Amino acid sequence: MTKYGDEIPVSTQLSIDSHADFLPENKLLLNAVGEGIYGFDLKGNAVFINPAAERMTGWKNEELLGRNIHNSHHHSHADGSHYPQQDCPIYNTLHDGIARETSQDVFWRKDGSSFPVHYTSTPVYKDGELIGVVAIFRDISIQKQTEDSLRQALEQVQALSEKLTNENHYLLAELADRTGDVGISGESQVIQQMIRQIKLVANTNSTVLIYGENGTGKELVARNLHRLSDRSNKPMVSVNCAAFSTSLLESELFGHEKGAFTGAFSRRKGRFELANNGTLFLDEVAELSMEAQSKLLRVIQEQEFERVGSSETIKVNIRLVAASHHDLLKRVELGLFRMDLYYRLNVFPIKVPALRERPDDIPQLIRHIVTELNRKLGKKIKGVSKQGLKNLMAYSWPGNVRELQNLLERFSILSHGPILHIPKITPQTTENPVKGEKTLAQVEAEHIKQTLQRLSWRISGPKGAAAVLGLPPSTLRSRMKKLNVIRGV
Ligand SMILES: Nc1ncnc2c1ncn2[C@@H]1O[C@H](COP(=O)(O)OP(=O)(O)OP(=O)(O)O)[C@@H](O)[C@H]1O
Repeated sequence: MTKYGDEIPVSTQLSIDSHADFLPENKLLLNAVGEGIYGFDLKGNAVFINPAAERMTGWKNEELLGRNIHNSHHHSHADGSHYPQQDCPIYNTLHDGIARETSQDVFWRKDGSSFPVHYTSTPVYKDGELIGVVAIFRDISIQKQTEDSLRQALEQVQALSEKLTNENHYLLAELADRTGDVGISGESQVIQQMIRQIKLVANTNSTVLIYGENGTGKELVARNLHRLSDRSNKPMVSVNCAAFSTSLLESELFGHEKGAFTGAFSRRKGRFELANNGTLFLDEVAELSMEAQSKLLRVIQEQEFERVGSSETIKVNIRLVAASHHDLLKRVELGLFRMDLYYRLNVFPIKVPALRERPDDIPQLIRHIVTELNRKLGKKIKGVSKQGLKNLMAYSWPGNVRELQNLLERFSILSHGPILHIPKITPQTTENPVKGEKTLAQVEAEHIKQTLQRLSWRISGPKGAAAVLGLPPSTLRSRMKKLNVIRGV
């Protein structure tokens, strides 16, 4: 839109022969159409008004003919502010002979009410000389109402979906609490030492950094830290830092104001605000860009931030728990992670041991996982055969507890009896429980892995595997997690 409305092609200019009364030949036709039509002379005075225009505006022909229509019922904008005639598209067509079109104005009825209009102002030429303008308009109240309700519905859906995502996570954790899923299985010294650390630090406000390989139970530890803290009746809000681009992550963490960027239809709270008085869990924290790291540092230091597109400072009270499967200190040495942020996060580090460091925990983990699986699959599996257990304990579990869960799930689905007979495991056999047959999940996992290997394990960006596979990076990451696709295995 230009200041005066969108200009439209010159070919739409009208050229007529009669002069003084410049539309008489078409009068019958113009009187019959549903659109309102005004004819203006060069002074901007009405010389023609059709019945549809009368019906829409309430102004009678005789009340407007020979008078300046802009002053009569186009004098103000929708918000009531004065609408200078020089800004009006019709006035400008009268002066430069260029056709225009707009849907941004309202016309005022005789009774003082207004309605949104779409109108074109078309110059009228006679013998190549501009003699007036024809304005054709229609009431677009219904169209605008539909647009408004669609926009409102979309905003509501977005707000609800955001709320549901948070509630869902919270409820799942609650449910997990009730079903005992947050219980950390393991009697090994390393796990018992870790549980002691959790209990010690849970009820403080100290920031905790959880580190360990993928699938070891870092999120489980975070949930327990929250559950055992005096913030447990407030939300624990999780953010997977690897799932968002830098710009999206910023609005995800800090929220945004309506119109802060394209697609920001409404004001939205960020995760920091949603986690107020509760716990914010930053998973995969090593994936934060340097820019995001600086912003995070400020929030940790000052517990305050601004929404994207706002200058208002928001204060929050949050307990921060971060997790990473990377060695963060190594990333600091490589210049990929800010040292000051590292020290801010590493206030109380908790290491979650890899499963191969604690094979003695495998029997207890199997009992725990089989109970969960029986509930999930409606089965009555009692356990694993003696030889099966030996085989499980002899394996190195690069995908840790998650890999054990996945393997037990596959064998439970395939098993017809109450005891799972699990053969000797190699990285291949974990994925291949039925000889010669590949499940859909296996084929998917292989394809994802091959693509990642080909692209040097780059996930996001135009040259990343997500783009090649046609998936959002967050979806690819969750598929990798689910299918236990791990680098270097
Ligand atoms: N000690 C444990 N006892 C019972 N279940 C466990 C234990 N450790 C992990 N799990 C289960 O293993 C699965 C993976 O754990 P979780 O998602 O917490 O791992 P993670 O380290 O956060 O993984 P990633 O780094 O890939 O995000 C979960 O279903 C979790 O409940």
